[in-house]
Amino acid sequence: MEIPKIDFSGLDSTNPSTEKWNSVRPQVMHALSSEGYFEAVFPPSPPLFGETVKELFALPLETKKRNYYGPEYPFHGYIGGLPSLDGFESLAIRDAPRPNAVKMFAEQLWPEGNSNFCDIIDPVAKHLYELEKIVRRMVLESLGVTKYYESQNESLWYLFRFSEYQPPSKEEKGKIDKKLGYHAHQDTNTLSIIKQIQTDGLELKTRDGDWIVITPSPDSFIVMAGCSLRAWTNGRVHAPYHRILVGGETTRYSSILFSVPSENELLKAPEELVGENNPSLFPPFDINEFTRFCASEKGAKADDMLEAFCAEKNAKA
Ligand SMILES: O=C(O)CCC(=O)C(=O)O
Ligand SMILES: [Fe+2]
Repeated sequence: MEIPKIDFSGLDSTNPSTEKWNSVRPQVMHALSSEGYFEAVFPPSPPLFGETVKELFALPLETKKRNYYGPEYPFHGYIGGLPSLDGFESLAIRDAPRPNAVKMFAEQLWPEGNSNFCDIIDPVAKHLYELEKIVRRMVLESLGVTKYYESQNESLWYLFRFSEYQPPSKEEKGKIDKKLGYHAHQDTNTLSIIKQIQTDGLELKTRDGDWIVITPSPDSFIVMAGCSLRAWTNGRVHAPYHRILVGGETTRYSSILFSVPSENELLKAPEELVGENNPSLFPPFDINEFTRFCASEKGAKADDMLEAFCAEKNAKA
């Protein structure tokens, strides 16, 4: 099974009235409203990016653990050693597209700084940020609510995550074909832009319940909607389930840029997207409260995390 492939080359989020823009926009909206994902071709492919990400994970554990943003934010920095995901490790740069964020991350890991790392990672963070803005602007335009684009730009923040997933060990080889890198989930945030570095492993679930294995390609990224965009659009976009399964012998690396709603305001659909013919599907909610629900046992068991969360919220109200 194939996923839609959309060519973004040459597009610019600040120049949205070109012929190409107008032809790409309906493809984006169609893909996000039907299955919630697509492959975006958006060159140039970042040189040395993969090697640089791999080198991060070769650092000593104590060094990686310095990627920490405080006790309130355990999932913003280093993650590793999870009992149920023993082959998974991850590091993240908060606010990566903003000036100096990559530099500050580099200083967490290398006290003397690492300009080489910054020179490679910084342009990729900005490139993905640009793609996120193009996609989001197209969604808002398609729904007739472009007027919220600038204020959304101001309130969203970004997390740039790098992950490593081990293949099955020698002992596991006889028993399992593929090792679970990350269990099936929906993203809680707005949009996620994934770069699989050489090795596959990402699987996306269709609305019909089939899993599609996504093959990496140097010039392209996978764009996927999360539950926050689903809620903000009052259900016009779908937030797909996805998981990571790693077979073979090769360790898998990926990077993901997440756009995330501000924790300082309640998430709710704009009034234009709610009305007599479009009843409100989700009550206004706090993104941190939702994320905590998703991480809880109840949330993990839910067939649909956003619906389960909202049902619980409505029941309490
Ligand atoms: O590593 C990937 O390709 C995606 C991982 C993922 O789904 C996530 O971190 O939310
Ligand atoms: Fe995810």
